[in-house]
Formats: sequence, structure tokens, C-alpha cells
Amino acid sequence: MIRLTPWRHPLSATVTVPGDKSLTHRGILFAAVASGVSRVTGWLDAQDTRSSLRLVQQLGVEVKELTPETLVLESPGLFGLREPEDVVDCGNSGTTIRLAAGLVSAVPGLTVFTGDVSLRKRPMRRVLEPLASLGVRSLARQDGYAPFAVAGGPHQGGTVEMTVASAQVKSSLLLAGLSASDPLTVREPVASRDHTERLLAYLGVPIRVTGTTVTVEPVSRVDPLDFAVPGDPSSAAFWAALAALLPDSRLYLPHLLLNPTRTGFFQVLERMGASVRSTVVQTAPEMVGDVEILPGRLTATRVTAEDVPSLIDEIPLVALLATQAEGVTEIQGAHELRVKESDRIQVTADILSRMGAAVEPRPDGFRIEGPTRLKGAEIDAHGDHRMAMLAAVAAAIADGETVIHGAEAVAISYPGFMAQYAQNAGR
Ligand SMILES: O=C(O)C1=C[C@@H](OP(=O)(O)O)[C@@H](O)[C@H](O)C1
Ligand SMILES: C=C(OP(=O)(O)O)C(=O)O
Repeated sequence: MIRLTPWRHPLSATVTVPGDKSLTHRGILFAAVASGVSRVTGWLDAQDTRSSLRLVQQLGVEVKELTPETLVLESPGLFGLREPEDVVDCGNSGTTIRLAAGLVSAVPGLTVFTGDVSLRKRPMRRVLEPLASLGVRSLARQDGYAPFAVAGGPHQGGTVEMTVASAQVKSSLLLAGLSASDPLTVREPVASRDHTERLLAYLGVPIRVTGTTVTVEPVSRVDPLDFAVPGDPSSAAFWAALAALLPDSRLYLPHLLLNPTRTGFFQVLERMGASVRSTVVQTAPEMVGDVEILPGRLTATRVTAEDVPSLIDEIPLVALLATQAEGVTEIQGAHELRVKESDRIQVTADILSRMGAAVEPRPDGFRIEGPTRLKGAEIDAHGDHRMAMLAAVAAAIADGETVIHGAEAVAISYPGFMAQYAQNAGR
């Protein structure tokens, strides 16, 4: 439990955020696919990425070096990975369990997956069913929840029409495509983050992307990877929201991942009235740059299904900004938030309503009327890292004290968040 009091000053700072979570997971999993010694620098060391690390170790990958900056892994390669001797516990990490389900289609024998109480309630049919259409056998609890088991072995390619826009489902299938007997095409309803496609191309795997259709060819061997992970824009979004909400702030966020499939939050922030300036310093394999945020008068906005994948994890922060914006903000097409680490539509609405905001949860989003003054409250993060950080940002602009239960969940994606928060709040 932590107690937070309002900030009485702007956020005028340079904040360096840890490495991107999605890219760190992929760096670890692709190091397992590659044959030989791979290196991932700037990696995120957090509970979720440790789940991916444990998974690849159970599959026979050796950790050669692990420092706060660098991870060096040695793998026998995709076709040398071995059946895990025990159940693979993916903790709280949806990305680990779903991507790994596709990866282990190449691993002879049985891989049994489980996770924590939250992960065991998240839908897995969305990966197991399309994998089954390629001939990958699996068995799951009723309703398709973990624990489930995947039997590796021969399977084919073909075409899969995805029903949800999900980078986890798409990536799981593309990983299974690497060990299929023929090419695999995956089509998404709306483009989700494309890190897997970019990394596969960077590794020299034959892959074609046309609009929201991706085709990958099977491989016999993949060369090792040397990959630098830039800062996580989803972690940076908490600081950007603070700067947009605290008058006279000036925030500098150096070296962030600026892949356009991830920057929807910064676009919405600008649309709502904040100033967002970015300077691109690298374009391949991923776009990277520095971002500066200045506050402005916030006005309501509309977020639609087309926008959702590019800011899926940041939508609760848009809801918070909307409580301080003039007018009615509507967020639509975000049903996916209901099946994250918590039901993020319900939990966000509960947190903001307790703090005095006018928030109406909808089946697929929110209607929020602003501006309203927020007041401190007693908040339950429901074991969800992003809900705990959302409450901390809200606490900075609320009147009175906010108590957050379950704030230790931040260690899932951003272990240093509360220390950096205290450091900037105390000035
Ligand atoms: O592929 C990824 O790294 C992720 C994809 C998204 O999930 P979905 O694929 O379920 O939308 C996102 O919410 C999650 O934090 C990370
Ligand atoms: C949804 C998230 O992660 P995952 O699906 O990997 O648990 C997240 O980090 O907000």
C-alpha cells in the first residue's frame, strides 16, 4: 500500500524510461529462435520479461550474460529447442504465454503453460484455435483458459483470418509459421503493433507485409540477433500525462520507441491540446526519437476502433486526461481492455469515479464529461500494473491524499516507476 499527496509544482524534467516491454519479449524469444549467441541491449528487466527469460531457459537457451544493460543468450536454434521438464509459468505476462504457444509448435513433445490468477482468466482460444487450423495440437481447460498444453510437431501454413486486432495472436501465428511446411499468411481486421514483422525482416526471414496482411516463409536456420531496445512509449505515457496535467510543465523523454503502431497516445494527447514535439534519431529496424511535452488547454476528443490498437495500453490514461478536458470524450471499440490483466474498463471507471470524475463505462469504452476536480481516494489496483500507475498520476492532480492498494504490481512492467515518481514529486 502507498500513500500519495498532490504535487504542487510542474513536472519540469528529463525522464528516462526503461526499455520497451514488447521489444524485450521479442528480443528474448527471437534469441531462442536464432542459432548461436544473441545480444539484446537496453532490455527491460521486469517481472513480465523475466517470464519470457524463464520460458526460453526451460526450452534450453543459456543465459551467458545478464546485466542491467545487456542480455546475452545462447540458443541451439528453433529446431534444437527441447521439451521443458516442468510446467512453464508465464506469471502475469500475456505476451509471453501467447507468443510462446506459437513458438513451441516447433518443439518436439509437450509444453504445458500456466500463469498467475490474472493470466489464468485471460482468453487463450484466440491463439489455440488458429494454431489448430495449422495442425498444431493443444489441450486447454474448459473455455480455453490456461493451464494448457501445446504438442509440437509437423504443421502446415495456409491463410488465417484473425477476428481480433491483436499483435500477440499475430506474432504467435508468425512464430508457428517459421516451422510450418509451407508459407503462412495472417490477416488482421485493424493493424496492430508490427514489431514481430520488423524483427523477422531484420533477421533476414522472408516476410511480406501488404496492408494488414503478412506472409512469412518457413526457415531452416536463423542467424543470431544483435538488437538495441529503445525506451517504452507505454511507460513514457504516464509521464507525458503528468506533464499534460500539471500547469507549466516541460517534459523531455529521450530515446523512445516511436513506431507509428505504438504512438497513438501521443497523437491523442496533441489532439486534446498538449504540445508534443518529436525528433526522430533512428528509423530501422524500429523508429526511435526524443519527445518533448508541454501542457495546453485540454479539450474532449473521440477515440474510435481504428485508433485503438495504437494506444491500447494507454487508453486508461486518455480517460484520465478526459476528466480534465472541456467537453464529452467518447472512447469506442476498446472491448479488448476487458480482457487485460484486469477488466481495465471497469477498473479505470471505478478509480476515476471514486476520485470524483464523471465517467460512464461502456461495453467497449467510456463516456467522460469534463472537466471535474479530482479528490484523493482509496484505490485498489486489482493487481494490474497499469491501473496502479494510472492512480498515481491521478493522485498528483487530486485534492488530498490517495491510497493505492496493490501498487507493487508496477514491477510487472516498470519496477523503478514509484522511485522516479517520488523523486520528481519531492522537488
Ligand atoms: O504484442 C505485444 O507485445 C502486446 C500486444 C497488446 O496485446 P494484444 O495483442 O492482446 O492486443 C498489448 O496490450 C500488450 O501489452 C503487448
Ligand atoms: C496487456 C499488457 O501486457 P500482457 O498482455 O503481455 O500481459 C500490458 O502490459 O498492459
